[in-house]
Amino acid sequence: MRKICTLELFSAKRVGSFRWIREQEVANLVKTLRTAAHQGDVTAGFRTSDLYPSLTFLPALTGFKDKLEKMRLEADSIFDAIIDERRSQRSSMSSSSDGEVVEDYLLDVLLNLHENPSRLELFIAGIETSAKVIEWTMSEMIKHPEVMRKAQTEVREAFGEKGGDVEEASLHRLKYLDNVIKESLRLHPPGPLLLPRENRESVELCGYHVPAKTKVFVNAWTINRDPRYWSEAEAFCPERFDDRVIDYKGNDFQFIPFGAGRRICPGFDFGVEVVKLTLANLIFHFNWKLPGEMRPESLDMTERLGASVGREYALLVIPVPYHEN
Ligand code: HEM
Repeated sequence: MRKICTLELFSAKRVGSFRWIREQEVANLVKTLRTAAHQGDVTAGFRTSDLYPSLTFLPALTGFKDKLEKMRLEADSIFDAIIDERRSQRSSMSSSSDGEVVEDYLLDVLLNLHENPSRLELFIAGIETSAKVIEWTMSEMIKHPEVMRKAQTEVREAFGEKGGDVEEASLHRLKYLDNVIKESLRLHPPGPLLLPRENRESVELCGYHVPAKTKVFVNAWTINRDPRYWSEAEAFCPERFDDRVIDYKGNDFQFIPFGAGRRICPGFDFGVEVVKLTLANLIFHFNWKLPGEMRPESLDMTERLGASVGREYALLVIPVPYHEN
């Protein structure tokens, strides 16, 4: 899977070629929210899990074994239906053309490599983590209205006060939003313990003897909040990245939301792109308010441990359209 991700799915060229699909999906999301907001349908709020249907059953991962098995079968049947549909589209396409291999979707790449594409791991690895990052970043911006205002000003200045589209090709102009996402990933890495490692040989590490073949967990959550490397480590302060050159590639061990080394997340470029495109659109097209008299500072940020770390309580917020259309 890792090799497929690195060589086939997430090369810069491939990620670029699927840009139109990401833009279309995010535009659909904005349209759905706008329609609901106009109809007054969203007073109950916004749940990231509503946008990514798989998330509604993923919390069952923390449940019992039979629950887990039921969930896997359910997920498989959803993915199987999608795969079957694409297979039959492909066969009718190739019978009407000269049998040329089509690669319009990520699924085509997997199908061209394998008759039975390994799917669930990739969807869990990519969708759940990205959705959690979006939810945490929205939560932090709502809890810190001055950060939300600054990020909105940036995106609205960059893409026009009158509305229109936030294009992925121009996302690099949003430096402050980059910092907001980094700060959110620092405090809320969806994979707090990374993937477990095993050392081949015994080593002495920081005064500890680690025998060979020990299962080692790296606590990225604690490292990302270590006061030796971060001043006011518990505070949400995107500005800390203003004059700090630090990326997602695991070169700076005090910031490892995507891990580091040979097992670093192979989808990090793609994940960050999706997160940034979605957030930029959400804050460009809408202002966001909390239900009732709830005040931003009282937004509960309790975490819930699961396959990845999400919010204990779903984020409920109301979108207020900013542009006419
Ligand atoms: C912003 C969202 C994401 C975050 C925060 C994230 C985080 C992580 C982390 C922490 C790891 C473990 C790395 C380590 O142990 O060193 C990982 C592994 C992995 N990620 Fe991501 N990820 C994200 C998005 C994605 C996407 C979009 C995909 C693909 C669609 C993906 C595919 C994978 C795979 C396949 C692995 C396992 C790699 C292996 O077994 O060596 N991730 N991710």
